[in-house]
Amino acid sequence: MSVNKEIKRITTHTLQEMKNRGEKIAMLTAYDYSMAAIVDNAGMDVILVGDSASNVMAGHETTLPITLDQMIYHASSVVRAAKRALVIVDLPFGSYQGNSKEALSSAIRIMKESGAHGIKLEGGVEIAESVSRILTAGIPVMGHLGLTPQSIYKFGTYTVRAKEEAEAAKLKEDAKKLEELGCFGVVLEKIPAKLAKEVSESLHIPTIGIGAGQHCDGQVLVIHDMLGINKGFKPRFLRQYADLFDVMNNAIGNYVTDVKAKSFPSEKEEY
Ligand SMILES: Nc1nc(=O)c2c([nH]1)NC[C@@H]1CN(c3ccc(C(=O)N[C@@H](CCC(=O)O)C(=O)O)cc3)CN21
Ligand SMILES: CC(C)C(=O)C(=O)O
Ligand SMILES: [Mg+2]
Repeated sequence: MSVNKEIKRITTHTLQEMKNRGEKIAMLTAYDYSMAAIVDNAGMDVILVGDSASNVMAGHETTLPITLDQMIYHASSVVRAAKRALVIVDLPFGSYQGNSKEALSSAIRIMKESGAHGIKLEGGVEIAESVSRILTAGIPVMGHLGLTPQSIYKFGTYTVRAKEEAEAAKLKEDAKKLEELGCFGVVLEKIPAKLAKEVSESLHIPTIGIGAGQHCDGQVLVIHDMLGINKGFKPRFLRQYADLFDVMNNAIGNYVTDVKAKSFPSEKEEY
């Protein structure tokens, strides 16, 4: 590996400086050590240990089942691999909605037990008290607005959000509030590009988009989607950079064939 040990860690301040000078922020998910090592080595600014682990790691239909303990396991693995990237961890469903004290103790567990650099949670003004309390403890917080998958059963679909004026106005208020509270950034998921542009221009802190157009200050994707491992998932916002399902399927199929044909192992591969 060509990792330079002298390399400087990205911080939340680095992200703010990037926005100030108009440099886009690259963010991608990872959930385990080996994948995170590749992501970090490739020059990622931010690694998100997303609760999408519930989908792509555990095979659940939604992000709701994943637990705080499971998020900490994924996060600690990623932290051991990330030499340069800032590592942010999703607070999972049920670990912060109860009250601000519970939210703080969940955030503290993530910071203490995984070594991550900050947390992300879904919601706006409703969770202001929790955001504030976590920030008071010195933990960097990232917001997440628009399509918030932990509320999927409230909305019923994964369609684009804030198309109507009332919902757009609420999202702008929420974004302002998160900035005022002291969040270092906010994810905007599946909202019209025009709205994301307005929010990105009116906020001082960086916005990171997923399905929110090119005017966000950065972009985020789920790694299994962009590498083509998660084959069935092809929403319009996704750009697929590889076909790893096919690459891996071929390699594994060849191994099966070789074992059956008794061509593996060969004499060169035995003792
Ligand atoms: N693998 C994966 N990728 C993600 O981007 C992701 C997760 N999991 N889990 C948590 C959330 C859920 N996310 C989602 C889920 C669905 C769509 C989506 O566009 N789904 C449909 C369209 C649904 C509709 O329009 O009703 C699609 O086109 O596949 C987008 C983001 C984003 N996050
Ligand atoms: C899609 C991103 C923003 C996320 O929250 C996740 O991966 O869980
Ligand atoms: Mg998430």
